Amino acid sequence: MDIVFVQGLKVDTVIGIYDWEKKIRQDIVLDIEMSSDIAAAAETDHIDQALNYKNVCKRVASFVRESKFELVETLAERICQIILNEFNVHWVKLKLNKGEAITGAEGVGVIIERSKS
Ligand SMILES: Nc1nc2c(c(=O)[nH]1)N=C([C@H](O)[C@@H](O)CO)CN2
Repeated sequence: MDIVFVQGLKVDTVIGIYDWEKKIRQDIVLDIEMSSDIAAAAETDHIDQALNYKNVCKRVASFVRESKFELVETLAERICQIILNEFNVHWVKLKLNKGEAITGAEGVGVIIERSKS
């Protein structure tokens, strides 16, 4: 299986379980792996045959910026559903890092994998 990936996509959003978090914007960082057969793109050398990671980044960043959730779990799940529903991707792995939300931790968040059913 071939993979097209995005690493370190930083987007600001409203996320958190506490009242003070609902009044501020915080950065999250996304690492995304997506299944994609790259054979046709490599053969033709044409972007129309490829999973365009720029389009994925634009769509995901736009959604995240507009969203307001309490849990990182909810946001991660919704991002994966968008990728599976709107792009030619059958499997996606997403790491959502809320960064330094917890004092003393370098990062916190979730890693999930989802497939088209
Ligand atoms: N499993 C989770 N645990 C926690 C979350 C979360 O989204 N999922 N969120 C928080 C707080 O919002 C924290 O990030 C800020 O103090 C705590 N635990």
